[in-house]
Amino acid sequence: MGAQIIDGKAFAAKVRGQVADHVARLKSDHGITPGLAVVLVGEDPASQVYVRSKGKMTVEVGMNSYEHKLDPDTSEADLLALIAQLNTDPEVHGILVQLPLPKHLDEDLVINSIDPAKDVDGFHISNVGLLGTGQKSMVPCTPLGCLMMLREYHGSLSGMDAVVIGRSNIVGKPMAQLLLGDSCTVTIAHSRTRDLPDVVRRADIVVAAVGRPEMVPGDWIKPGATVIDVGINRVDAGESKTRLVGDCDYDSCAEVAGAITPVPGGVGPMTIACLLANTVTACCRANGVAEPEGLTA
Ligand SMILES: Nc1nc(=O)c2c([nH]1)NC[C@@H]1CN(c3ccc(C(=O)N[C@@H](CCC(=O)O)C(=O)O)cc3)C=[N+]21
Repeated sequence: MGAQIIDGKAFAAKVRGQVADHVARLKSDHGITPGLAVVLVGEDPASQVYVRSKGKMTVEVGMNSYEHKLDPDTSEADLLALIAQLNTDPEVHGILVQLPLPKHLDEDLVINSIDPAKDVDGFHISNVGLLGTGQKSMVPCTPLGCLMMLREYHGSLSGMDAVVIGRSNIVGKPMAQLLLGDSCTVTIAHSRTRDLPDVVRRADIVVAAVGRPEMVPGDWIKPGATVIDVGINRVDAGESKTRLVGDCDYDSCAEVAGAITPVPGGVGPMTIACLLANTVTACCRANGVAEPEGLTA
């Protein structure tokens, strides 16, 4: 077990502390309290847990939290009307619509109806385009959290070989953009990639974001490489219990890697910390206040 464990839980607590400092300053110097609205459609138990945890941490850092829980059969028109109202509400600086949405709702349409300046998930096409062209944008929380941990551990990422496994709009693609922005040589691998093990073996940085429990074994990892495990998979643990595992086989990867993020306690907590950071950033931009340093890409 040679790898250093990158403690996402501790790092996230530090980021939330920085966010809390900025929130306090916004209140005392400008009379502004950042506000985050979270919209949950339906009753998916996992989503309810995440939304509760986001609301709790939002309040802990001193921000206002607005939770909107809608029936699973909410019409698209009603959801769009709520978003339109949040878009114009001056107390709301960030809007997050929990994904996935029930199947009768058009996810792209809904996301693109959010004011890009309040799109703290960074999923709006306008933010995607800004990120892709290296312009100031709202950056998706999970990739931003991964980037922060990589920068903290390595300092500069310039010239490193990075392989991102997974090509989702939520993690894989924006992660690749951020790594490219930090001058990595970036490969995006996916289910059709030929010789995936060999592709991964070239990487100094491996970001696994496929959503398949423990699919990356240690013998795919170059000795000393840094492994960022984005997967959060709930698997059967016997005796009608479940446990969380990542996309990497932790024990075998930790034997070879130089550093690795655990699941739980790695990327997950950083995602929520970055959501709070994005909300402060959005609030500062909306009010012409200097935005916090080190909390954006
Ligand atoms: N619009 C939108 N934005 C999201 O950011 C978003 C979303 N929809 N839908 C669902 C996923 C999932 N997600 C997680 C965030 C934190 C943890 C987290 O903190 N996990 C803990 C463990 C939590 C547990 O024990 O279940 C950990 O990894 O240590 C997990 C999952 C954000 N998501």
